[in-house]
Amino acid sequence: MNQTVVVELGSSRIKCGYAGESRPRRVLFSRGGIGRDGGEPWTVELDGLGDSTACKWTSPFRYSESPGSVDAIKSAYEWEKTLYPLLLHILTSILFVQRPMRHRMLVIVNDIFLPTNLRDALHKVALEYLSLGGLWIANGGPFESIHYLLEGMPPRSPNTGRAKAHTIVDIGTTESRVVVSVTGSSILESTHRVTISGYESFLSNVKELCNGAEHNWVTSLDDANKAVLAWSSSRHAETVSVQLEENKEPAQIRTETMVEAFHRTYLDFTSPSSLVFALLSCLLDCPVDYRRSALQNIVLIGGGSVALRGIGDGGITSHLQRAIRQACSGIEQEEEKKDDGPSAIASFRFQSLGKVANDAEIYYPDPLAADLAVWIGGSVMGALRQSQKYHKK
Ligand SMILES: Nc1ncnc2c1ncn2[C@@H]1O[C@H](COP(=O)(O)OP(=O)(O)OP(=O)(O)O)[C@@H](O)[C@H]1O
Repeated sequence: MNQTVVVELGSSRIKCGYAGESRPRRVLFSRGGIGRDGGEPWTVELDGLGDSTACKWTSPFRYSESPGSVDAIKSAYEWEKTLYPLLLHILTSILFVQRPMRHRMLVIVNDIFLPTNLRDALHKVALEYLSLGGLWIANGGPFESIHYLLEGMPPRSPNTGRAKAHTIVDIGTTESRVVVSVTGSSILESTHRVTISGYESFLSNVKELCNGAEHNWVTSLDDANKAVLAWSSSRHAETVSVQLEENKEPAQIRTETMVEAFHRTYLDFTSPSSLVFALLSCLLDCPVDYRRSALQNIVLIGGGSVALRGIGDGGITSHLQRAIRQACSGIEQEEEKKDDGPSAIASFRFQSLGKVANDAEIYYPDPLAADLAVWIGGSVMGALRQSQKYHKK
C-alpha cells in the first residue's frame, strides 16, 4: 500500500514518518543544535555522512529578521536545491521508500500560507524530480493539523461539553505562534500572532542576564539550556549548580536571573514581544461569541512548551495564567506607576478582557506529546485522506 508520508519542516527540527502512525519515525535535529547563535541556515544531521553531503534547511520565515536566514533563499530554484537532497534523504534513507515512489507526501511548514517560491519548489521536487504520487501542503501550517486532533478529543469535563473554540499556542525554536481555532470550522486568521518568544529567545535572555560584570559563565545557548534544566528540577533553590562547557568547576547560577529571563520572554504584558502580549492581543481580536471559550481552552504545543512545562513554581501554565489575570485587571504595577510611557498604557490595553480573564485555563493536549502534536495531527490528516481515497475506490 502506498501510505502517505508526513513531513513537518520545523525551523530546527524535521519530523518525518507515515500517516496513520502515532509518532514520527525520525526527528532530525540541527547539527548546531541549541548552540546555533549566528542565525546561519542549520544543517540536518545525516547519519554516517560527512559535512560535504549534509542537507541544509532554512526556515522560510523568521519573525526576527536575522541576516542570512529569511532573505537567504529568494527563488524557487534555490529552494529546489535545498529541498531535493533533503526530501530524497528522508524518503530513501529514513523511510526506505522504494522507487518508483508512488507515495503521496503531506508537508507541514510553520507559515499559514507558504511563500510562492517555496510552494513551487516543493511541487517541482516532489512531483517531477522524486515522482511522488501526490503532494499536499497543509494551508494553515501547524494549526491546520492540530485542529484535527482537538476536534477529535473528548470534552475536558462531562459538564462543560465540547469547547466552542481553542486558543492554540505553539512555542517553537525562535518564535511562538498564537491563533484561535473554532470547533467545526477553521482557524481565525485575523487572530494569528507571531512573536520572537520562542524557546531560544528565552535561552538568549538567560545567557544575557547570567553574564554580569563578575562572571561570564554562560557562553552559549547550550549552557543556558543546562542551567534551565537544572532550575526545572530544583524549583525552590536560590542557586543551581551547573557543569558548563568552559568551566572545570560547576558554576553556581542564581535562579533569580532565570526567573527574570522567563518573565521578560513570556510574561511581561507591557512588552509586545512577550508571549502573554501576543496571546491577549489574539484574544482581543477574537469575536466576542468565542472569546470566553477561547480563554478557557488555551492549548500549549511545540517543543518549547515541553521544555517549560516544569519551570518555576507550577510550570509555564500557572505563570501564564497569573500573568493573564494581572494584565487584564487594569491595575498598574508599582514600577509602572513611575513610568508614564507605553507601560502605563499597556496596563489598560487588555482591561476589556477583565471579565473573562479569571476563566483562563491553560493546558497541554495530554495524553498526546505537545512537541509531536503537530506531526501527529498531520498523521491523522494523511490517514483520513487515504481512507477517503480507498473508500471512493
Ligand atoms: N521534548 C523536548 N523536551 C525539551 N525541549 C524540547 C523538546 N522538544 C523540543 N525542545 C526544545 O524546544 C525547541 C522547539 O522545539 P520544536 O520541536 O517545536 O522545534 P521546531 O518545530 O523546529 O520549532 P518551530 O516550531 O519554531 O519550527 C527546540 O529547539 C528544542 O530546544
